[in-house]
Amino acid sequence: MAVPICTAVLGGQTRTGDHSDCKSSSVPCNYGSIPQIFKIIVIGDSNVGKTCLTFRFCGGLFPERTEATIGVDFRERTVELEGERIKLQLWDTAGQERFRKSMVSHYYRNAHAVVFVYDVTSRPSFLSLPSWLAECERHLSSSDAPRVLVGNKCDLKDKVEVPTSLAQKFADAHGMAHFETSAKEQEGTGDHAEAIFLTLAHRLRSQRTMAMPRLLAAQDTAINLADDKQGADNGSYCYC
Ligand SMILES: Nc1nc2c(ncn2[C@@H]2O[C@H](COP(=O)(O)OP(=O)(O)OP(=O)(O)O)[C@@H](O)[C@H]2O)c(=O)[nH]1
Ligand SMILES: [Mg+2]
Repeated sequence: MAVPICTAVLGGQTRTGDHSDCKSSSVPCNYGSIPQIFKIIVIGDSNVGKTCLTFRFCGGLFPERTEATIGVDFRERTVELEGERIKLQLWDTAGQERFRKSMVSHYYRNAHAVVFVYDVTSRPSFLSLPSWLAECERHLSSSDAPRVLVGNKCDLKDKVEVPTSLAQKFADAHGMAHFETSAKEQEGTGDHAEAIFLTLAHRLRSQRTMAMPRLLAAQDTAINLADDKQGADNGSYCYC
């Protein structure tokens, strides 16, 4: 059974913790008014479509033009699952080594889930996956954080270089769910970006009890990020 988190004023002090205390003693708290936050990092080679996928999920549209991400962009969307508000904080990371090297530990810190993206029309982007997995192994502290493999650009049917069966085999070997999608097309090209992130949200919600300490830490991270972002010019920022 998942344990909700809330903030309550107890003995004159603000306390964040397990909602069951407030529930049992009828202490007024803000449960339900603040959404739970899950940090999801999106990783993969440059040009595979990480920015488009996250933009699509958070903004609903396929961006007409994108530029290589520098450092990280972060996007958020609050969804409602079984009456509870869940905030998904997506970290759209840079694929190019020179734009990410000083950021790597920040990406993985307190992450609840990792989405690995490759481009179905680019075999090299698929062949890079073992090195992305190795980086994840080195930096991600939680062994139970869900990891998902996403093959993007399924709309380019004539250019596919990575067979579904090969990618599925790779995902199975590494205990990941596998999806194929297109950030560009709405329907008819496999799983919708919407469905992929919502599936992840359901999984994270059901794992929440075990993830409680990291969840609280991520809420702190989110607050710090919001402060940092106020000073940023264009919504992306870099720790270089
Ligand atoms: N046809 C097609 N093109 C896509 C799709 N997703 C992204 N693209 C295109 O692929 C290019 C790269 O997309 P981005 O989202 O910027 O790639 P990225 O992975 O964020 O790249 P970095 O920020 O450098 O790591 C852009 O020209 C997009 O328009 C898709 O599903 N279908
Ligand atoms: Mg990008």
